[in-house]
Amino acid sequence: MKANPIKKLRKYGQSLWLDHIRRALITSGALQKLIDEGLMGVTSNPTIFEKAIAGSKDYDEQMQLLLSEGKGVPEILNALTVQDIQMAADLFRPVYEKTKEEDGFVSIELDPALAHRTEATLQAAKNLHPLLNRKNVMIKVPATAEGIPAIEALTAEGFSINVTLIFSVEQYEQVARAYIAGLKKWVQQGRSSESIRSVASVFVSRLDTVVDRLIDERLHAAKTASEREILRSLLGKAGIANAKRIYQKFKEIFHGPAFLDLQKQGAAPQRPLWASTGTKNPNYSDLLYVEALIGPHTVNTVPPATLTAFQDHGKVRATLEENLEEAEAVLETLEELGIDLRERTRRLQEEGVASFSDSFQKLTRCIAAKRERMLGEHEERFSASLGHDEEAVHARLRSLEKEKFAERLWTKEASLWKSDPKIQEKIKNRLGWLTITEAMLEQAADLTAFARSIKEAGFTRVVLLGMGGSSLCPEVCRKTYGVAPGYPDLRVLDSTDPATILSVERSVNLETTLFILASKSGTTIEVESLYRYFFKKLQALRDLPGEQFIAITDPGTPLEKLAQENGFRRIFLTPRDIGGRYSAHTYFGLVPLALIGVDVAAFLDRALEMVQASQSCVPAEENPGIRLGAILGVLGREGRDKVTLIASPAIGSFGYWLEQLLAESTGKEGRGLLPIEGEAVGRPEIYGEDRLFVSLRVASDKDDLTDRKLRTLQEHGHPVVRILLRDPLDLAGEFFRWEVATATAGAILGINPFDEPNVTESKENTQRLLEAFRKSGRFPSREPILEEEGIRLYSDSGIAPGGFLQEMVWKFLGPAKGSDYVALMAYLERSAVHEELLQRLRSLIRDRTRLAATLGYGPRFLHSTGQFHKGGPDAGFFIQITAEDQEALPIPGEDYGFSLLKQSQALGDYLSLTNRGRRVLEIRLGREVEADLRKVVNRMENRS
Ligand SMILES: O=P(O)(O)OC[C@H]1O[C@](O)(CO)[C@@H](O)[C@@H]1O
Ligand SMILES: O=C[C@H](O)[C@H](O)COP(=O)(O)O
Repeated sequence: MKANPIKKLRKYGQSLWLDHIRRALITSGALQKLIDEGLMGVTSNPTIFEKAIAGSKDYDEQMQLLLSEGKGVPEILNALTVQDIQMAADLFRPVYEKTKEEDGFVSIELDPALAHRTEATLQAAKNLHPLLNRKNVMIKVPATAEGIPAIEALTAEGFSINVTLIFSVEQYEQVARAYIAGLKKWVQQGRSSESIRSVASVFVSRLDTVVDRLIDERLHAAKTASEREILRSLLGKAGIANAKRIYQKFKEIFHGPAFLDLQKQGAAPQRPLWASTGTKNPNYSDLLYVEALIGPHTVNTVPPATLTAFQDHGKVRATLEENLEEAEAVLETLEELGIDLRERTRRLQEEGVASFSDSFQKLTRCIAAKRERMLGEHEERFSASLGHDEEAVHARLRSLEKEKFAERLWTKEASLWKSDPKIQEKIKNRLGWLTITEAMLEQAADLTAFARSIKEAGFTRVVLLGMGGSSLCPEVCRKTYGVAPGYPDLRVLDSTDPATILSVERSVNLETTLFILASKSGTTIEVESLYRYFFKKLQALRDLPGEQFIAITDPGTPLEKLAQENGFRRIFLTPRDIGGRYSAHTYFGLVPLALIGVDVAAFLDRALEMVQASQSCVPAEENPGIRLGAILGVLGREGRDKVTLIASPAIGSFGYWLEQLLAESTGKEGRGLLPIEGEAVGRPEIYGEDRLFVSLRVASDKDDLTDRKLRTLQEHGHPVVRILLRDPLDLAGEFFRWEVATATAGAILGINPFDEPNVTESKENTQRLLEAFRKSGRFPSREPILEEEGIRLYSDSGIAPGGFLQEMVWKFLGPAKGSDYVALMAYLERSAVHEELLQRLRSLIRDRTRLAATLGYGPRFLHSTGQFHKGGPDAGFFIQITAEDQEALPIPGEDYGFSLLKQSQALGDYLSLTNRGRRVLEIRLGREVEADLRKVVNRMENRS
């Protein structure tokens, strides 16, 4: 059996506490299970409660009761939090007793608004204590100038205090002295000090966040390689070095004469508690602030993700007093570099108070809003009418509950999807998205500052060069949130189509445009080619063109190297264990979001509500993503595999992102869910039995007509899921809900939702074609099956010859049946006119054949639905629409241009599909693209 690292910690004199609380954690038995595994206590803070209460339904029942008793917001807030603390304290009571009152504590923080008021703090603590009515509870008081006397006074009255928000050795020393002074007063009254306990919460990771930012600034300005090397060696070191210094001070005080008398009388030292020990920089080890701080008489309080990681791969060794000289050297070097730690830690404390205060106010507002909602009429946030599949979905949810799906998802058990250990290893390395949101919140201030600096530097436009998961979330966010006043506008360029590239180029002023190169792999051909094109343009305009580029990529990719070598303005490195389509809450989504002036912290806060609502302690039936995933998976298996998204106007583009997530994640091994996005809602008769409708509506987007249509579909036996968003910011949470849902549906379908095995086929074909072109100067020749007024049709799918263009197309679609689908794949500019014509064609096909029809633009869709086309069920009829480009547009450093690249991509995909025996028809338009497309559509509609 695997050794239990939590229990091992105890042998080294350290207690592990959990920095988290919520009702379901207690009622589900999850907390008890952790106690059985060696957990020794719990800490809470206003942010934790805010997430628990705002982001879950855990408290709804108690709230209803309190409302029926006529309680107001402050009373409700008090009642909910006090009950959580009491329930948790009762679970920890045996630990408290077993450890002779040393451990088994649950901490609760006072209202942060009191942080600078000594008397009010005293009063609040005295009021709260009897309400809590438990011995093993600690009240948290901040180590502010006004908090210190309160700590002394409260200790002098026999209270057990958790001193919070300590950042520096100076603050720590004052806290320790206040505790001792308080204890002395207590003892002088003839009382026994044995039952008083205290911990001093030293915030570790937050110091790194601030110091790393300052180091980054210096790195940017550094002139020499050796300067850079010194600076890099300091990254991620300050927090631990500072904690080690504080620990030495602890020993000096509590093992020295100052405490000796009290100790003789049985008083307990105030243990340092390492707080803020969740890793904030996703590129650092997930156990950085646990494994390096192990030593006697200490506590470490960790958030759930860190606890899970520690249970999984935690290594225990006495580390707290290792390399002390090195730690001192780090702190001294920082000072020498002008990083004033005293000043920084003072500010950190102020910011800490402010941010807890902010959470407290949000919590109050959230309770007020919930109260309003409960008292008034309200629409349900999620509902599903599933007809005769209803019971099957519930049965699946019951079995997911029994199999502990949620718990295993959060502990990243790859066996949920595949049994092959090699695949499991890969899956395990693809689940970082589950826990990234909270860590990114820590980067919000930095992103906001960066965005401000870009705005102030005079940039008027941002052009993002990226494909699929590296570009779709930013595109959705730009369309949903617009651009804040004064911030640069964002365009996403995810095409090799020369007309599209030129239209973007012409719409911006190159001199004031910032380019983002976004690529997880750092090897994507479209991104690289576009970079070369624009870099060359800028080289002609200015010195140091790299100043107009930033990169978002994984550590160690060719793109990181390129960015370093070419002096990019900034490089954002993202964690390796998050695949592109699951990266909305990483830098891939957040950097562009910040640049257009969206409040990143507010966005992540909303996302965190959904993360909270999806935790493992929430039953499957109520777990938003799991519930949706069960519907998708069960109905998909029943043949309702066309997930038809109906998004209200305010969030109309969400489907761009969702399309990739669902199609690329599930479309493999001959199975999958096909998202149908951007399709107008039709009458029930035009749909086959293969549809599941999902309506996503923002509350303010009232639309009676669509509502009526949905109801009619429902009455005709079509399953309909309805999701209501309070406002567009809720989209932040939807990204997460759908990620969990996709992972859940993937498990039900028995596929690995985190790879894209068939995408490479088309990429390889493209490379082969480009190679052949290099050698022979042309592509393999093909004979059209029809040529009509400059429009040519190609197919290898055995369409009987004869007839006009439209007849050939209908003949091609002739064999389609039941749950087949048609994919229109247009390698054209995504202009309004083309879109209108292609949508007409799409509707026509659907209405005539009752088949689901999708529309994608090449090469964009290759990084999205392209996986489903090749890896999903053999049910597709593929219509490629290509055209002769007006311009070739060179790619610097290559002997082919964009036009040729695009043609190779289209032909490469054509060959991948035909090689798999899938049915493909290419309609090649001439140079008059718009006129030719119109001609095709009119012919199909029998208009001419
Ligand atoms: O971020 P990258 O590595 O450039 O990849 C872009 C997209 O291409 C794909 O790998 C498919 O080709 C997607 O999964 C991904 O989102
Ligand atoms: O008591 C501990 C604090 O609430 C907590 O560790 C703060 O951590 P954070 O920096 O992750 O918010």
